[in-house]
Amino acid sequence: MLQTTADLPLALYTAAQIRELDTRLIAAGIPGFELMHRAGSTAWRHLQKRWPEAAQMTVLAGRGNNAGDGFLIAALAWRAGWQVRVLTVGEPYMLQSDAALAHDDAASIGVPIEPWRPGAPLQGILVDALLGTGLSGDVFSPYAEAIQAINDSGLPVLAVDLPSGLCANTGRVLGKAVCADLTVTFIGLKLGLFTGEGPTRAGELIFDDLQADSAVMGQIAFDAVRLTLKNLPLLAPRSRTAHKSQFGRLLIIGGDFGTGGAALMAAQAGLRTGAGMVTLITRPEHVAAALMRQPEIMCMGVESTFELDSLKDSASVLVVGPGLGLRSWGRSLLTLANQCRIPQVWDADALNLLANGAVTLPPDCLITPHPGEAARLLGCSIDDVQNDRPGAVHALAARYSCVALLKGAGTLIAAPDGRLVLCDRGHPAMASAGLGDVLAGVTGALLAQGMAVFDAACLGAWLHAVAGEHAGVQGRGLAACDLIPLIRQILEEHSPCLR
Ligand SMILES: NC(=O)C1=CN([C@@H]2O[C@H](COP(=O)(O)OP(=O)(O)OC[C@H]3O[C@@H](n4cnc5c(N)ncnc54)[C@H](O)[C@@H]3O)[C@@H](O)[C@H]2O)[C@@H](O)CC1
Ligand SMILES: Nc1ncnc2c1ncn2[C@@H]1O[C@H](COP(=O)(O)OP(=O)(O)O)[C@@H](O)[C@H]1O
Ligand SMILES: [K+]
Repeated sequence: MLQTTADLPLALYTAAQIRELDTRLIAAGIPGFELMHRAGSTAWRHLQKRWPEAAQMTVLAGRGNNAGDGFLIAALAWRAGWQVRVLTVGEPYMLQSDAALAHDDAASIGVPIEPWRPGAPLQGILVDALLGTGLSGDVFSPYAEAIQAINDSGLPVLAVDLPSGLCANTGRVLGKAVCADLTVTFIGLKLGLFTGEGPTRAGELIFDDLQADSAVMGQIAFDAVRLTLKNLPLLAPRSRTAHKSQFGRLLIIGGDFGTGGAALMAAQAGLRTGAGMVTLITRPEHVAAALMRQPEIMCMGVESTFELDSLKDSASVLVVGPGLGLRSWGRSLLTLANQCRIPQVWDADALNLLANGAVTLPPDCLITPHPGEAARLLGCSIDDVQNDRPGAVHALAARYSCVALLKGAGTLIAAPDGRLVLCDRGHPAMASAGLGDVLAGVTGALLAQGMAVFDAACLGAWLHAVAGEHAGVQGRGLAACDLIPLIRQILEEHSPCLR
């Protein structure tokens, strides 16, 4: 079952911001050791809740404050009568300040503490207290081997603050990272738990602010914001005298030979998300099928851009790219789009042509690349994009002076002014062809109804992902069109047409 994250806070921090928060909280009067006790107690409480039958635990402790949390969890479990063992990775004499105090607390009540050795037996619930926000660079030996041993054990794993080896900023696996069943994270949410490999490595995510003072929290900038019902941009209700020309003329351009469905799905999604009028410009071969499927869409088959000049002038928003192809037909249509000075969504092959340098992007655009398209646009590899999705989406927004929406689990939306929003909704059943075309049509329709580009990207991503969760309940085999009626229903639920 997918976890719901509705109750989690909105702000997402980097490791450096969390360290700054720790420092300020301590300066404001909460001793670091007290914070560590709160962290240990909350992790222990959630561990018992998740595994109520368990009575045995092995703590793998590193040598920073993350290990300190681990020693305190071990002490709590020992006092509760559990069979407990702490295995230290790195030398315990290197422990400092609060972590050293925590070690001494556990040792003083008799908790067995011994060095981890390759092949050391692991038993019961594993508590991963190796590395937290202090990790820098790829995990080195013997931590890498200890992480591998945790992952190979097949035992249940609770990660303290972060799965060890996961980059708190990007969700990148730094060489090796723990695969946890439950992560209890403290003080502030780390962006890396929600993007890249974060959602896979963290398992169920629990957050505890350790009663941090909200005034102190307010002093620290955060890196990104999670999109939830609390901050979701919405459409205004319509007046009773509404008429279609108030809700935009959405023009969809795409559908070369063999990919006519992509443009049609974008057009259908645009219609069902409330655009006043939708026109589809596609290959003549696709017109009959489009009209059969959705007669409300004005469908024009064109061989060349020659006859389109007047049409482009009457459109208020343009979506270009779904199924556009890379041939001369698509290139000439994209050149036409490039000359329009209206808000535009560029997707799919429009982005591949943009990456080729065949065209430039007009102002006021939203681009919606998946990681492959993003890599082409940035001239890097897909791994580079996925290893630092926040960096990639910021780079796209800056390089193309546009709003950039980077698709894939943990969709990110960035603006050239540095804003960064994360949509953590969605479902793995959405990993199927055509879903992106639907998203392009949805965002186009929101723009057509007057939303600002950044807001349309946020609401579009959210509606699409939540619809994906609903459809995903039925499992694999999700067809992109399944999402369209759900998107309409979810939009109405949160943004009713009539007040
Ligand atoms: N007062 C505080 O600062 C609090 C900290 N807390 C815990 O403390 C953690 C942060 O503690 P620290 O800043 O001590 O950092 P960590 O405990 O994450 O780790 C730092 C240690 O890891 C080692 N290390 C760094 N990069 C490595 C690599 N690539 N491979 C192997 N070892 C590496 C370093 O030698 C350093 O000793 C948080 O994640 C959280 O669990 C909580 O107890 C709450 C309060
Ligand atoms: N595992 C997942 N979790 C959440 N969303 C996903 C997941 N896989 C795919 N998606 C979403 O599905 C859509 C797929 O779009 P895209 O890759 O462009 O497909 P296509 O090009 O075939 O239309 C994107 O919005 C993406 O964010
Ligand atoms: K950890």
